Amino acid sequence: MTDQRHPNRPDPAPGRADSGHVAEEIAAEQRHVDRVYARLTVIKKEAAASETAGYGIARAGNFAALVERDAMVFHAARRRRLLDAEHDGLVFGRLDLQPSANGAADAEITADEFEDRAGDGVAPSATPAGANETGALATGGPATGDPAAGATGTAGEDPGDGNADPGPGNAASGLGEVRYIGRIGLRDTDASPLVIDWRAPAAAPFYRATPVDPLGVVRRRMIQSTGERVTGIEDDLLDPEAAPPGMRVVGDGALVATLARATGTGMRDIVATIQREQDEAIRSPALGVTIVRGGPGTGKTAVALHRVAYLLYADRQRFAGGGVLVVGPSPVFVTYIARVLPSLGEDDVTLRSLGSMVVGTEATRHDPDEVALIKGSLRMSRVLSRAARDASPDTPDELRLLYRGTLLRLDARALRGLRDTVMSGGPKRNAVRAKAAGYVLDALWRQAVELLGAPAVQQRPEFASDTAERREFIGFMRAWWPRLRPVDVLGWLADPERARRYSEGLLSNREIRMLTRSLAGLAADGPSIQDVPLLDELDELLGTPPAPAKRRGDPFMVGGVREVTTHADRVAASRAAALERPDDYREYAHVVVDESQDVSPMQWRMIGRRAEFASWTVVGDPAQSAWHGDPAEARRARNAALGSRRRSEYALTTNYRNSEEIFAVAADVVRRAEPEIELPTAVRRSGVPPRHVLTDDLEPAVREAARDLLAEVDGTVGVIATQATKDLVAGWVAGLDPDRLQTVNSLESKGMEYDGVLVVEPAAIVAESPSGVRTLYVALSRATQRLTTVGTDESWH
Ligand SMILES: Nc1ncnc2c1ncn2[C@@H]1O[C@H](COP(=O)(O)OP(=O)(O)OP(=O)(O)O)[C@@H](O)[C@H]1O
Repeated sequence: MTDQRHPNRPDPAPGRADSGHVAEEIAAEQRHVDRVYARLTVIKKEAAASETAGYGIARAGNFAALVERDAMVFHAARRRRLLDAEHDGLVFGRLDLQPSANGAADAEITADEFEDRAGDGVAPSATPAGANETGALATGGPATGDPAAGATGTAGEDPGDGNADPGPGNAASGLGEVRYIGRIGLRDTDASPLVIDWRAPAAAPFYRATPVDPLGVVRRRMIQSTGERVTGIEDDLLDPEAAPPGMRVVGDGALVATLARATGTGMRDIVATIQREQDEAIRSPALGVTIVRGGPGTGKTAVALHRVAYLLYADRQRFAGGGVLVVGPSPVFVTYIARVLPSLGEDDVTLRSLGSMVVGTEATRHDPDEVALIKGSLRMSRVLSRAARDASPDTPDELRLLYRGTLLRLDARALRGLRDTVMSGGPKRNAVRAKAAGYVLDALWRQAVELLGAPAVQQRPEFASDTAERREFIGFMRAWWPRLRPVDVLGWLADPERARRYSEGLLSNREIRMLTRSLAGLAADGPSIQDVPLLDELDELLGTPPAPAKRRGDPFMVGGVREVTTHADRVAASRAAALERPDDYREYAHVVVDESQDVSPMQWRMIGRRAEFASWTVVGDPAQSAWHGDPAEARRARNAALGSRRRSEYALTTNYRNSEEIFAVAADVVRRAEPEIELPTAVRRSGVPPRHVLTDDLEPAVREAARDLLAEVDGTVGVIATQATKDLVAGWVAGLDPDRLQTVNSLESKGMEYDGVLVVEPAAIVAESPSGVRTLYVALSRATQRLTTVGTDESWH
């Protein structure tokens, strides 16, 4: 038996149900769930019918009818998408409130909330008119309890045997309102809520109530389902004194039961088991900066993603309109979290790894630690701004042009003077090409007048337009003021002479050498993750040359044949095209930064450029940091990005991922580096201690340990190696259940989770970088169930 402790859990209360009663309770909940699905089917049909009706209006033909039709089709289509989303476990919670808690203030929806949401297919409880337009989607107010639910016994008549819930607000029996909580809100035919959306204010007590502060909740029930079938229930009796006689309490540990389940290849949503401290961070004010800290496995990523879903619900116009950007450390991580938001019904969120923030780059390679430190430092912004102003390598040192038989000539000094004049005031170089050409034409004209006399020379405008079209002049401009791409200028730093010039007074000789050597491979290897913010910086400094207009495909061409379309189809298509954001979009309404402890100063600048008008959610854990540059500089860069926005800070304290045994190993390691560190508490004990294998021959030992882990766990297995040996180790375990096993390097393991983890040569992970101990701490805290280490050296332990 595992030791199961729930952070919000009271001591076992009287009234715990035996197995026969559990089956009755499940059957009662099943009846409510059946009603919900039946209602969902009806609403879906209505949604489809209203979409069809919308199309029908067009036949009336006049303009007002077309506008009405567009609006109707738009809303109906959105509602249908929402209803069609994945509805596994549609209803997952139930609250039994005290009679006095009926109509609690937070169950009411305000007029403003209605205004905000009505257009989004979510109707308020208090406004039946809203339900007409958008169907039966509920955000607040009491859920209609199934009068039959709990009819297995009669409260009061049959204490200890009956479920004490005869329905909502049954004052006669001394019972309070019942609210069902689910993934979406649904309303019954009489507009009373059948299920309340988890993000609605009325659902908040489901996450926030504790025995100390029950918020009017007597019993919180988690309903587990497979598809439409209720498979289990788990209760927390939060206010035993307020519990009516006969109220049943079932199960022991909804959260722990959930945590014990095997992990799939992607992260899953935690909507049914969000804990109070997490809920506070999720519902933190929409504006300003929300900072969430906590140790490994405390749910920081989960909180950040659920917060995105919450924000989209609370103010869809602002956040869906402006867009939400989620930045994670690696593509492996982005793939891992990609499913969470769609499972919450939100699929219009931009997820990016730090290596793919710049259009057209998909960097996955990390630079060696020392180089990463240089490239991440704010000093690079000054190095790059010098480079961005410099002449390109094959700049011509003179311009010769024959005009009416006379040679006009601008020498290197004259050209340098012109360049300095154009660049004074720090314009973006690519943006002032035309201006530079104008200065050259001016200088040539003045020279022509000087040499030939004014009467023999055309007027300035004619001279300029004729000369500008001459092949020699065009060729000269291409060489003297080329359109520069960021990658061209970054490549200049591979030249030691240039690198020295740009870095003077900023980087040491050793740093310059390392930088030069690293960038020598830029053309062949492509940019590293640490090069990406440098490219972004250069993009900003150079200005983007105007791109040729994108040809948009005709959305109505199918297999070369144009479909017959209606006015509404065309309006909908152009609306969708207008909503499509450009690749280099920078005006997000909300930006989430995960694993923020690893974001370098230059990366903060890159993210900040996309968040000028955004509110932020920043999550991280300083103890897991791989960034060990100047802390004052890192703080400065972060503060500059976040600006003066108001900050709200939250700390998460419970580790939901690791078993206690596994986390003890990780904790020991990090405590050696930071004896004073405050660590989270792991909530599960598995009874299985981690295994440490000492060997002389790594390869067979690694293969065998990986095979054992695959046999021991049902879900995923992560093999974590050093950055230098990842490919080698991946070769050792090649062919072992590729659907369940993934090999990553220590940096790629950030944010990841596996059921079984094999850490290969932990001592080498420690030795690989000055922050190696923290990186090993990360690697050792990735497993939910089994941890094995294999190494030739025990010194880390
Ligand atoms: N309230 C919860 N109910 C169920 N599972 C939870 C809850 N909170 C967190 N978890 C689970 O715990 C695991 C860790 O969560 P998450 O990855 O968000 O933690 P983290 O703080 O970002 O971790 P790290 O810093 O180690 O990357 C995930 O599997 C997540 O689903």
